[in-house]
Amino acid sequence: MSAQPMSAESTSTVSAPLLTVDRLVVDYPVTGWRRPPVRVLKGISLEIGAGETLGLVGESGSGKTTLGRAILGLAPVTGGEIRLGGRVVSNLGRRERRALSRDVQVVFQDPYTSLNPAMTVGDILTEPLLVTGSSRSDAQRRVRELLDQVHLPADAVSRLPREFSGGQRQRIAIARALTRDPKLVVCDEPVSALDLSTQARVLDLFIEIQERTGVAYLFVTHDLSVVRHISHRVAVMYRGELVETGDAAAVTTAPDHPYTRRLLLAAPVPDPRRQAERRAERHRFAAAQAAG
Ligand SMILES: Nc1ncnc2c1ncn2[C@@H]1O[C@H](COP(=O)(O)OP(=O)(O)OP(=O)(O)O)[C@@H](O)[C@H]1O
Repeated sequence: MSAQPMSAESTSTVSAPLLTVDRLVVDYPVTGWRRPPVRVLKGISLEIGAGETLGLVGESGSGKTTLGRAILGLAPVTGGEIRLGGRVVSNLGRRERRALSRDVQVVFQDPYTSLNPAMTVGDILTEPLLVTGSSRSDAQRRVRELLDQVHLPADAVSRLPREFSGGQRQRIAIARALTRDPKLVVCDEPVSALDLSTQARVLDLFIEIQERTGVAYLFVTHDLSVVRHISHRVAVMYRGELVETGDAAAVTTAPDHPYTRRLLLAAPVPDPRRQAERRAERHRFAAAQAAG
């Protein structure tokens, strides 16, 4: 796996942010008579620069997917706002949200369910272009370009998703997200359904595409080694709040917040010697926590 260039951190923070999430609150209604809504995001603020990858980690249920959905306009925003290139994009109407989809796209976790099994890869990739007014020949040209970018053969256009492996399907999903040159792609656990060597190749593809196109990623994952590899900066969520944000290398090796340290100590390590060290670190950490 190639390492993410550190220079992007400085460029992204100097330029105006592409995405600003400002004190974002999301409440979900709870079924049942007179039950109050549940607050899932409790005032989240973060920024993503053009061409930057912000890794978003946190335990299950901490609100990572909800934050991604809110940015895509798919979760109800109760308070605060989301701005893209300075324009408020939270709580848009349906038509404006469709326009937003040009700039913000998504790649989901499961490449087996996120592609329409009845459509050929060619149709999956041309559809977003045709519905937004491209001519068929322009759309076909763009699809050839996209397949080349994600390293799939040109004859993939006439095949169905089931004829591809998990990694190849995720390449198709990435190509679909890129059809209209988005500024930001929300990547929701996009490699966690893949085996380790396929994960590495797909992560490298994300990086390669970013270097070529300047797209920014919000990269949601529970895997700290993935986040360390792909991100310029990392934000850590805990129970609906951001508890730590910083440079990827710093947060994933010397975190400030006790929750991030716990997350780091809970991450699996393949080396048995390192496992023993990690166990000892966990005991020391627990003892220090107990001592206050
Ligand atoms: N549509 C919904 N209606 C009600 N509650 C929801 C809805 N979607 C998510 N939640 C709740 O919001 C909280 C955060 O969920 P979310 O999926 O954002 O967490 P997550 O950090 O992405 O978890 P995971 O890593 O398991 O995917 C959870 O308690 C979940 O049950």
